[in-house]
Amino acid sequence: MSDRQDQVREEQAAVDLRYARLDLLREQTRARLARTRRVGPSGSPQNRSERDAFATLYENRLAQLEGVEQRLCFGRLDLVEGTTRYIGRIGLTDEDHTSLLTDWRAPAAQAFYRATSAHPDGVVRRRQLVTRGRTVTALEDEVLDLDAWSQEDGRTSEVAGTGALLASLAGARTGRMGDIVATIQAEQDAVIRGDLAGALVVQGGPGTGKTAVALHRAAYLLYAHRSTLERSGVLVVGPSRTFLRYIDQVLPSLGETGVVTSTVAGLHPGVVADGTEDDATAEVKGRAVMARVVARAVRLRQRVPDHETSVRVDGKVVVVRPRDVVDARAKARRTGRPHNLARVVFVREMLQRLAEQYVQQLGFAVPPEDRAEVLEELRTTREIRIALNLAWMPLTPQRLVEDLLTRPARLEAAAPELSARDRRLLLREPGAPWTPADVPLLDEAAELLGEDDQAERAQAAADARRRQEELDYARQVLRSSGAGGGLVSAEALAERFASGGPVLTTAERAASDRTWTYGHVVVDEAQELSAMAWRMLLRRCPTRSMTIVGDVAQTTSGAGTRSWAATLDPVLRGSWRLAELTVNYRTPASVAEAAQRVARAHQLPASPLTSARDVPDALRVHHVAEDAVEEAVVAATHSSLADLGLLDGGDAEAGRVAVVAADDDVPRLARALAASSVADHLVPAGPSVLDAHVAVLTPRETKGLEFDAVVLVEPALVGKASAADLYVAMTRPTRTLHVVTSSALPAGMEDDGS
Ligand SMILES: Nc1ncnc2c1ncn2[C@@H]1O[C@H](COP(=O)(O)OP(=O)(O)OP(=O)(O)O)[C@@H](O)[C@H]1O
Repeated sequence: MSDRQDQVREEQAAVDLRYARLDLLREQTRARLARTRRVGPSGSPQNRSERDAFATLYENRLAQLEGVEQRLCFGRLDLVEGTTRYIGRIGLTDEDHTSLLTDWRAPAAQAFYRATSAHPDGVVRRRQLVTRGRTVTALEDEVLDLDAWSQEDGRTSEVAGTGALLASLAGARTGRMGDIVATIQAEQDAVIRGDLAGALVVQGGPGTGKTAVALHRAAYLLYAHRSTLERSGVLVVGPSRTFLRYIDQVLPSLGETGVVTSTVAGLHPGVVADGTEDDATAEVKGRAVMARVVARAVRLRQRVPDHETSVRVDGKVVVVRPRDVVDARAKARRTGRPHNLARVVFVREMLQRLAEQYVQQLGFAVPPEDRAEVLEELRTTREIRIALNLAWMPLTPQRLVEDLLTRPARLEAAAPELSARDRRLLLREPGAPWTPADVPLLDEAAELLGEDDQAERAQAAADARRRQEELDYARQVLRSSGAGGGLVSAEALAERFASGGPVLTTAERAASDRTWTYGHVVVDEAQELSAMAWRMLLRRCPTRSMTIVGDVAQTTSGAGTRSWAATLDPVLRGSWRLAELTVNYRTPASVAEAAQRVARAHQLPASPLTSARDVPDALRVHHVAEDAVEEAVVAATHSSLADLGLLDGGDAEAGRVAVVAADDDVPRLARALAASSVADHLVPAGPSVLDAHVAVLTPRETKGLEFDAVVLVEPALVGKASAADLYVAMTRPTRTLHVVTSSALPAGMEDDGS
């Protein structure tokens, strides 16, 4: 038997041992969960909530243990001192607490990603274990310290290391992003393990792993700062619901299930923003000046009447005078409280003044205890209520923004700094559905209006007292049960013990609370965010602990950014740091180079990019007559499916093709494909377009996604609408870019003659 086979066998035994431990832990957790559930709905409220808390704890632990099945153990370090260390998705120890597997996020695993021959960091050999299911199929060795290696072991070994990376890059796509935990590269690792504090901006060209890095960083931060982040939660913001589906398996595969993912539009609970609007309108709504416009709209709802209103109450006449409204309004505004809360002060002040008028007409002094009665009488008089409401109306955010955007006079008064054209763009039909760009306006309004939360505040004080008691109790429980396992803190357990109400996880509570502030926020495709969207996000992250990833050359929204400094300096006051990723892992070099040429020709601020690999014949240009475009698109799609081995039988899960065309062409092409030989491949096998082998998409819908092959239709038309759209579309394929064109190619995208 060869030396290599011996080594594979040795590693198989090591991997088997770790899976056996995983199986045992799963079994034990399942048994504990079943025991906890069997207790049934009896006992005191304290007992019940304790049982629910443990059930949640075991459910989370089980989800974690089940999420890490694939490539549980993927690496091994041989260290100078003669010991070995296995690296994997989670940490495992045996019964005696001896380490079996080091969590990839632990400091002891860092050398696996960072050590180089120049800086071996105590590592003699780094080994990648390539596995399929639970079977070790190959080993990839990198000897980092040749001196130490030859002294210690005379065996020969293949010095490789990039094989596992290249194999993972070449694999067919499934419509879901995978993790990169086994092959994180050094420049990516530095970003992933960067400090929690402050805002870290990661700029990088297409395919440099920004999304992957951002998600691995979320998992890393949860591991390294669990006690902080477990209670406050981590939020991941992505550009669309399709994108969120695309990434939804990455964090669970890294053993993290409690992260909230959302679009910006989804962050305002209770608002469904499924309306659409053109880019020009969204651009105006996203401008920073809209914060002033909304603030002015609120102030304009605190109005001084232009005449007096006399009201008869019990035979006396009280007068709502403009002068009193001016004084009461000034007093209410001086509190600095939001509109609906300051209104309480306004109303109280006005009622006092009206009571004064009333009492004076009685002709005798009213004792203080009777004065309350007078105030109540006045407060409940309909005409007075109407007069006070007209002066200071309680408002919901929806009402304020709806009024602002449907009434030209109100808009003109609130937005004098906008041009007549911009104001026209903002106007909408009454009752029209909310759009994504409306949501930051609603959120701004909610902030300025506030809610009348007196009852809630009293409840919060009572809750705080009770929580302290529960916290003490939870500490005792953790001490006596040893159940924490690093996954849950006493504080988190206490939260779950809190009686009254279902047992909600941090993620569930955070997602349903507009005013929740997260411990860390990850923003992907951040270049698309408008100034108003940034304000909304920053309200949810007062600590400014953020990971912001994006590419200013891919900005397609009119409200987005072309310069991080221009966008972030005003909102983060200069306190952010920049990291750059420079290696493209997605697109074959020849396609990436064509995309870079196009970007330069269109003056996009494209980052320098080196490609990790090339694929022969990756860029294929098809010049056709205008009336032959559809046929050529079908043929290119057909050939892509054939290349992926999806035509015969065609039931393989993996393999994704996108047909990308200008917005107006998409319906026509979808029809042509539906009537062609590839029709069966257009039908999604699941709830998302990503579940079909072939998807027909606009360039914007492909944002952040990737496909094995892309059929790009009429690039000149795509580029005319937006050069960034063209750049995005060109950089989506992992293998082949078919370009179907009936006119001259856009500048930079030279025909390679094929
Ligand atoms: N270290 C790595 N090992 C294996 N695959 C990697 C690695 N880094 C990135 N990739 C892969 O490269 C592809 C592109 O990554 P990702 O989508 O994160 O890039 P991006 O920078 O966000 O791209 P874009 O800006 O175009 O959206 C993904 O398939 C990802 O899994």
